[in-house]
Amino acid sequence: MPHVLIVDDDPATREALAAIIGEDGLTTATAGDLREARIQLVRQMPDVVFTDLKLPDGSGVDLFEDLDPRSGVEVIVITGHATVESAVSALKMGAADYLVKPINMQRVKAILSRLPRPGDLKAEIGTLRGELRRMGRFGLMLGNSPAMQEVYDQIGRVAPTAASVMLVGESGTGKEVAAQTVHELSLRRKHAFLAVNCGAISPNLIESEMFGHERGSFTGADRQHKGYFERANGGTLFLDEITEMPVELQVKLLRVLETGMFMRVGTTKEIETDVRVIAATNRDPEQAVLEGKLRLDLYHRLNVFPISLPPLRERGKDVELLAQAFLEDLNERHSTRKHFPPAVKEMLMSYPWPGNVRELKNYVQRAHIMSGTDSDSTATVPLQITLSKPATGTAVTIPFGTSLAEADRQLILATLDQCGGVKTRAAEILGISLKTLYNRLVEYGNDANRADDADSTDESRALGDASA
Ligand SMILES: Nc1ncnc2c1ncn2[C@@H]1O[C@H](COP(=O)(O)OP(=O)(O)OP(=O)(O)O)[C@@H](O)[C@H]1O
Repeated sequence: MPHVLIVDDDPATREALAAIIGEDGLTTATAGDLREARIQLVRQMPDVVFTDLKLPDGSGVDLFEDLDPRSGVEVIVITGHATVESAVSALKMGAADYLVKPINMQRVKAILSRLPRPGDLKAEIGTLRGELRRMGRFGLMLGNSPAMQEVYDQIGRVAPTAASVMLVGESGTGKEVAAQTVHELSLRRKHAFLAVNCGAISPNLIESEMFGHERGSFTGADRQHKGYFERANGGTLFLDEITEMPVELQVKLLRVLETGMFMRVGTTKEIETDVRVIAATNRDPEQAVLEGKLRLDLYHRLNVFPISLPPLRERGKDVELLAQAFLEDLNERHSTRKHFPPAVKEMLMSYPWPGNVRELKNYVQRAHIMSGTDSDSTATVPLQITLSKPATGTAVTIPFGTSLAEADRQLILATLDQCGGVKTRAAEILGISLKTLYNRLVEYGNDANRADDADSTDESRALGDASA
């Protein structure tokens, strides 16, 4: 039976917490200060500690010193509104979550329902480490170079906690797979993992996409819409390209992260949500703060646990391992038995991979397709791909009734065609950044692949630069 220790100098808070935790069938002990708490720790080591940060004889975080980090005891800190900053630093020190006073009992219930059964996730992370040694993969992520081992180590540490994560890395380095891995190794994995590309949503729609809207709240809002924060309740929200989110909206995002409350567009009714946010960017976030693209307070709140994804060119032999895995996957799907000729292997290792893992994956796919059906070896497709796409027509006709998103899509793809697939030129004509164009193409799925076929090394490099 899990045992919970409640430490708070306010008897009413202690009683209320003990009552709600008791309802869940857990045993409780209470303490009014650090001294009493330490006595309770000796009497019975709890599975969870709820502790106020401000205690008469010190800070709740002082209790970390009395807990063995390997024991798996979860600490939830309780704080007043004004001291959210200290709750964030408690998260950095290893607290699993925090509650803001007045305590919302629904949130206590949500925390209790997510508590690990003894050793569950830790055992699983241990198994993944074993798999990494044998097969060079960590869950969804392939590669066992020292640079990636460091990433897995950080993921393994942060995944079971409630901390926000900030993923930084060039385009195509695997930020989304890393976010998914964090989700899969967290207690939220039975709930949704939703990925949102902030750079791919039009600035006019992003607020309603995030928080939802009520019917009639703006022209075109013909029915109620649930936003990402509502749909991801209990789960994880991956906010890619966070620096592309309009700054006004970043204020609202910060508020949700601090209070767990938000409002749909067109209402004043607060809705509660319990979502873990993982943000990502391919820019230098501190530079983005200096440029005014990312609010400093939001950056601090998101950057509780930063993880940096190394570019593929710093992963040594992982290039070969990844290429091989992508080829095996294609072989399995198409019932082929292709392998890389030595010339391709050599080329793969000497190329700088500006587009990182995504570019490598696309390359393997091209080499597989180009080799035809008869050969057992992949084609030696050169890595410098030249562009030559004939232009088609000079106008786009968009009928009434077309949604804004679909009109965007048609215009973007037509412009790209018109530019013979040259993304830098298309982005210039459309008046958007190369990165945004690229994000849209990824969102459009097959069309993106078609466009990628026409990609040039220079463009990929420009993209790398844009992301730097
Ligand atoms: N370590 C990895 N193992 C296997 N596949 C990977 C790995 N890293 C990336 N990929 C694959 O590479 C592609 C790009 O990865 P992903 O979308 O996660 O990158 P990203 O950094 O989020 O890109 P962007 O910055 O453009 O959003 C995906 O198809 C993903 O499955």
